Parts: sequence; C-alpha cells; structure tokens
Amino acid sequence: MLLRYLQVSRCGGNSASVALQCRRTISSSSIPRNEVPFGLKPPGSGGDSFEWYSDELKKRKRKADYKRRQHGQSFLDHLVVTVRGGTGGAGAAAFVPMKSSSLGPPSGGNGGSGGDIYLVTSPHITSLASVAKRIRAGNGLNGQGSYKHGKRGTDTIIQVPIGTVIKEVSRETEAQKLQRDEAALDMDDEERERAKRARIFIKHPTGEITDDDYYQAERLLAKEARAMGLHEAAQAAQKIEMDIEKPIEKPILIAAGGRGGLGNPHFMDTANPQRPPRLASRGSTPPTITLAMELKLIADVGLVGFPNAGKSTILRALTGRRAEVADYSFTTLNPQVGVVRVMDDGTWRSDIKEGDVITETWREREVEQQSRDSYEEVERKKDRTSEEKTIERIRFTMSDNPGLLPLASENYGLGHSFLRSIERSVALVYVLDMTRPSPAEDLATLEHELEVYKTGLADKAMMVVLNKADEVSEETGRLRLAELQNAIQDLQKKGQQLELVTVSAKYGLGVNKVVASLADFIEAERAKAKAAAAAELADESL
Ligand SMILES: Nc1nc2c(ncn2[C@@H]2O[C@H](COP(=O)(O)OP(=O)(O)OP(=O)(O)O)[C@@H](O)[C@H]2O)c(=O)[nH]1
Ligand SMILES: [Mg+2]
Repeated sequence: MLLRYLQVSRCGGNSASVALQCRRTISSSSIPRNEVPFGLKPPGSGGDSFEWYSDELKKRKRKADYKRRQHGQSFLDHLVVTVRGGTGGAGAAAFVPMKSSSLGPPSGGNGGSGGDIYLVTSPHITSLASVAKRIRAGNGLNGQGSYKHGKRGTDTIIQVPIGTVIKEVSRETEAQKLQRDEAALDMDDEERERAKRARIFIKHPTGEITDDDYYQAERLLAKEARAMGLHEAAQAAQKIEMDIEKPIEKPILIAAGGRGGLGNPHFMDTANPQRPPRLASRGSTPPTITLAMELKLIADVGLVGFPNAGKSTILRALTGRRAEVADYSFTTLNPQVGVVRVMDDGTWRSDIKEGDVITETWREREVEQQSRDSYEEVERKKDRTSEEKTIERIRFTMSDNPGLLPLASENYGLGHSFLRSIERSVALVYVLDMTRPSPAEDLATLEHELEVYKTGLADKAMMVVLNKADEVSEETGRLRLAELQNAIQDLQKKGQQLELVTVSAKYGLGVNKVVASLADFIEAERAKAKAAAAAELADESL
C-alpha cells in the first residue's frame, strides 16, 4: 500500500528549560538564491531567479487583494484609523420676546453634547476590512431660544474581530491643532485674541459687547471647567492600548464626545443683573485620536510550511473549511482559520468522508457539479445528519497560512508579514513536503525563519507533518524519513519536543493521528491554562 513507511515517532525532552539551546544556527545565506524552489516556472527565459520568484509572489498578493476588494471582501489585518467624538452643539444667545423694544429675560438653551465612540467585538467578522479609516460620532445640536436645549449627538460603534490589538499613535487636541494653524497664519496678538473669542462665543446680534463682557464670560467658563475638573481629566487621559483576546461584554468608550455649549442665561452678571447677557458659548471639540489596529487571528494551532506543501489540503481534511487548494505555490495569500471538531469516538467532524480525495479546488468543483443531487450525494448528506448523535469531545481552531519562503526574514516573498497571525497559537505544526529533496533541511529552514521573526516562536512547534507520502517511491520515502528522524532526534537532545507524523492529506491517510495528538495536546494546554488562572485568582483573593 501507499504508506508502508507511515509511522509515528515521538521525541521527548523539556523544551522550556533548554529553549535557548534550540536556536537554529543555519544561516539564511546558505540557501541558494538562484534556485526556484517550489513548482511554478516563470514563462520565458531568464525568469528563474529567487528574486523573480519573490517579486512574483508580492505581485500576486497585491492582485489578489485588489480583486477581493472589488468583491467587497477584502482581508485587512492592519489599519490606521482616526477617531473623534462628536463636537458639542453651541448654546443659544436669545431673549424672551417683549412687546417693547427692550430685551426680555435671557432664554437661550444649551447645546447638546457630542456623541461618543465605543468599541465592541463581533464574532461575525474576521478582518478589519469593515472598519472605516476615519470614524466620527454625531455632533450635538445647537440650543435654541425659549430655553430649548440641543439634542445629544449620536454615538458610533466600532466593531472589531476578536484578536485585534489597538495602540494609540497620537492624540491632538483642538487647541494644539489651532496653535499649529495659527503659527502658519502669522497673526498678531490682537487678531489672535479676536479669533479665540470667535471660536468660544456666540454673540447676540443686538448691542455692543465690551471687553469686560468677554472677560466676565471667560472667567465664568474657567471657573466651571475648574469645578468639573476638566483640565485634570484631560491631562490624566490614558493612552489607549488594548489587546482584545475575549469578546467585549460591555462596549468600551474609546473617544468621548465634546461638551455642549452654554446658553446665555449662564452668563448673567450677578453683580449687574440689569445688563443683558449677550454671549453664549460654543460646544467643545474633542481630541482627534489616531489608532493603529492590528489583527492577530487566534487559532489554537498554526500550520507552517513552504508553499505547495499541502497546508490547505490538511486544513480541508481536518476542518472541512473550503480553503483553496491548487497545484502551484502561493495559492493561499491570507491566513485562513477552520474549526476542528473532535468527537468522543476519536473521529472528527468535517464535510470530508472516508475515502474522499481532496484534490485541487477546480477539479473538485467539476466533480461536485456532476454529482450534484445524484443518488450518492443524497445518501452522503443523509449520512452526515445521522452522525450528529456522537458527542463532541473537544473543539479547536486551526489556521492555514501562506507559504513561508526561505529568506522570508530578508523580506523575500510575503516576508514575515503574516506570521503575526500565528504568534499566539498554542501549538505550531510544520508541514513538510516529502517530494522535496530534503525535508530535514526544510525543517531547519522553517525553524530558522520562525526564530528570526520572533525568538522563542519555534519552541511552540509540537509536530512535524510529513505530507505527500503517496507521491514518493518506497525507497526514497524511507531515506527522507530517516534523515528527518535524525534531525528531529538532534532537536530532542536540545530539548525540543516534536512528534513526527507521516501523512497523505490528499487521500486522508495518517491524518487521524494528527487530530488525535493535537486534541490531546490542546486539551492538556487548556487544562494547564485553567489551573494557572485558578491559581492566580486564589492568589488575588488572599
Ligand atoms: N499527491 C499528493 N498531493 C498532495 C497532497 N497534499 C496536497 N497535495 C497537492 O499539493 C498541491 C498543493 O496543495 P495545497 O494544499 O494548495 O498547498 P499549500 O501548502 O496550501 O500551498 P500554498 O497555499 O501555495 O502555500 C495541490 O496540488 C494538492 O493537491 C498529498 O498528500 N499527496
Ligand atoms: Mg494553501
């Protein structure tokens, strides 16, 4: 049979204690640059350099992203957004109409405050594509005569996926912005004072407003700001820094709206009540905050491998997720996540049935088209529903990533740009292609690339899946397997634990071992995390 040498070997050791010794020493320059390592041959002559290959990948990624955007399904994993709460509405300067020409009592209403901006998580989105780059809340409405207060501005809610990391880049208050603008305008002191008053106050059209009126009104506003501790609150405003790992239960306030302005009754001169208050204040504009958002998809298990190794095929075999599979490299250009549902009888739930062959997506579509609603297909569907009786033991997520290239650390191919999505995975699985000349060397290169990206990341690897076992002759297979086993044993001596499983993902052979080991590993890790959380809670309550 195809997989005569299909076997599992386990290497042991305490990875944490000797983690540092595990650093790969392979130099990236040892990889020949003029070699086209994975399948795809460029058209015409002279296009077989590593550089060509790497540039081609970048081009494809740009093209794919462009196409996705055209279809309104762009995948975005980092974004810079500016947010600002709504501006408060202005207070009104109005008086109760009188029969005589004199002004009645002041009757201007206050402006409504600006709307706030809140953050929530949504389980339905998996990218930052739906987040606008410029987010504003509604402005408060102006106050009116007859003591009518303005309506509050509408709030805005930002929805982000779980796994988003948010950092404040800058915060510019309205005063700072004005200072910048005024410096550019080169105004003298008097002009500046006039401009400032126009920004703060609204004037009633009748009568003269003296410097003394302004002075009194400014004093009143300053007094009120002091009483409300506005200045201190602005000083103490915490920089936004969030790492959203769990669903947000209560919306988080990101940017508060500005305060509404005061109507003219507030500016009555108590010492001189005969003098009609002709000033009302405008609402305040909150600071503009620039935020950097980054999405780190949190999958329990991350698949890492060279292009064309069969990562997407494995994801499909285990999760049924329709990841694109094709007979060329760089089919996957963005990380994909699927859910592995393991039943108590050791089987796992996916659309893939025993005996199914996971082949290239286009071929599969053809077969599907032919068999649609055929007798077998109807039977298959029936079969699936009858299986719902088994009980689920554990559920974990798995991410398929774009292929990693040797020299990714030197920004070849997609570089390391997508590795951030596996950083927080509990376990990493190397996927190696058995048809390549030396899977052992490939393993060393992959480990090296992970370590260059982030020291210690390679220690998260717990399994090596040697794929395409059906494709090589028995003799070649045995040689490559032996070489890989030696490499893994060397790692074992340095403390790295790696389980080796040989599979043919396409034909679904050997993958049950992958599922079983991953399920055990994730279960144990979750139990550890739970115990650690309980211990922490106990510590806190002491
Ligand atoms: N013979 C054989 N072919 C396989 C096996 N697994 C995957 N393939 C084939 O290998 C090719 C690449 O498979 P993919 O799953 O797209 O590989 P990938 O690692 O996701 O590739 P990228 O997305 O480009 O990084 C496809 O033609 C698959 O049909 C296997 O076990 N045996
Ligand atoms: Mg793929």
